[in-house]
Amino acid sequence: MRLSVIGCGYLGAVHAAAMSSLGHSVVGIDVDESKIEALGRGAAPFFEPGLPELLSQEIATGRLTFSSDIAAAADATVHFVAVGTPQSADGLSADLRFVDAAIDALLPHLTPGDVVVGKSTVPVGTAARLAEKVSATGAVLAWNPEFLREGFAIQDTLTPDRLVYGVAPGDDVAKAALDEVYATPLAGGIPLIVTDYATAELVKVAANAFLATKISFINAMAEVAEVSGADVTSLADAIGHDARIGRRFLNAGVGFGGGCLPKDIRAFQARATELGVGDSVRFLTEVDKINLRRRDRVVDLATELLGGDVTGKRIAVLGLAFKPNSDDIRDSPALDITVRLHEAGAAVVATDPEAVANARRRHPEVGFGTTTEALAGADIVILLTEWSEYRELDPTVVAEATAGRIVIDGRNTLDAARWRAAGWTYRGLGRS
Ligand SMILES: NC(=O)C1=CN([C@@H]2O[C@H](COP(=O)(O)OP(=O)(O)OC[C@H]3O[C@@H](n4cnc5c(N)ncnc54)[C@H](O)[C@@H]3O)[C@@H](O)[C@H]2O)C=CC1
Ligand SMILES: O=C(O)[C@H]1O[C@H](OP(=O)(O)OP(=O)(O)OC[C@H]2O[C@@H](n3ccc(=O)[nH]c3=O)[C@H](O)[C@@H]2O)[C@H](O)[C@@H](O)[C@@H]1O
Repeated sequence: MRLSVIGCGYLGAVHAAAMSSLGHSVVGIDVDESKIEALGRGAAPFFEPGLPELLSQEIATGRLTFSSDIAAAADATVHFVAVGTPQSADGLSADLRFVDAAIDALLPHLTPGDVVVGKSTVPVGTAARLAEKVSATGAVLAWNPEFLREGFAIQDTLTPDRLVYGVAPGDDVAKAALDEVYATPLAGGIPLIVTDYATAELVKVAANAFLATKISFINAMAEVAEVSGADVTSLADAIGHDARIGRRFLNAGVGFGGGCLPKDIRAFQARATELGVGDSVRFLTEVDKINLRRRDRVVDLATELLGGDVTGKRIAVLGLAFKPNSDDIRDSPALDITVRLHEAGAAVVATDPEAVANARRRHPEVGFGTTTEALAGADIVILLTEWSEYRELDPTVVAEATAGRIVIDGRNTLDAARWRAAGWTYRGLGRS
């Protein structure tokens, strides 16, 4: 099939390459010419394991091309819209300007029978509104939300836990087209849910809201554990053995960040409020607050462990990305804490295997360096992103580089007993 993917940011670039690897002919389109130039020569504009290799492989087959001209979509029959839906200036609602602009630009290039497939995460009701514009051209609209995780994006796209199609009542054109697009994963037994627009839109935000709630639940337990001498990690293991609860997404620490969970729970509340059911998701305000309080906790703990004042203290920060295997610093708890420690007067040197360049662009005022530079002479070490290389650090070797022997494990990922045995004051979050 001939596909276009409009918006080649994180989601779109991965989707374009993955769809090409399924044998489709794909043109990726973006208004950002530098992104298109990079993608066109097989360079991913962000860090995602396996993506440069997949891009190069697919470009070499001739199936995958990139363009900054929306007219390149004209040859395709299925058009995925994967542009950003960032948080608006109000700090809550989703900004749909890019979705509207992409659809408006695409309309003149649609022909009857084409299928436009929304992949961006949007407030419920958006698809029904856009369907009117699209159907005026004789094309049809479907909504096919995406559940991929950064760091596992290719595997999640090719073998998702489930596929969801939101289609117009009685429309089997879009379903048939999507069945053909996803023929390979469907043949592999991936569950498929075909539903209406509103349900498809809500499935996506409900899934992210649930994941965010799970993380904030365990972080709330961490707060209680901290004042009662309990250990949240053992607690998570114990409740996680109950299959109804499950251990995944129960890692307490500095909380969730990234380009999606935080903005999606806020946009969900904004939309629910517009629909008159704000109270139904009011708990998400608390989920957000618990999450942000974890960042305060690290700043407070560092201050306490450094004798009540961080001014002039050398702080080694390990990790800047919002999670490992990513260079994404969007709403990163690690970067937020780093900046706050810097603003409080600490001499911070922060490091990350992949995210230093992005962090430095955003906050040139903060000190960044290699792991060796970060650790040299540090009074305290604060781990904020659980990259495996940090987990594997030898506390005895680290102690030779640092001035102090205090470590805050913001992700509860280090072997506490090993660090303590090497003479360190070890503090996790929610652990005594
Ligand atoms: N990043 C992720 O892991 C996931 C993201 N999503 C959703 O997918 C959507 C996109 O997210 P990201 O890829 O992270 O955003 P992003 O910000 O990385 O990429 C968006 C891209 O859209 C382009 N764009 C904006 N207006 C355009 C237009 N009129 N025509 C063509 N291109 C245009 C931008 O230049 C940018 O490259 C969001 O709604 C997000 O919530 C959903 C699941 C996973
Ligand atoms: O809509 C999206 O964009 C995506 O958002 C998340 O994916 P992602 O943001 O890539 O990252 P996650 O693995 O979900 O982690 C999110 C944040 O939660 C934190 N987290 C995760 C798990 C946990 O137990 N504890 C915890 O603090 C991570 O460190 C990270 O900051 C969802 O997991 C995806 O299903 C979804 O498609």
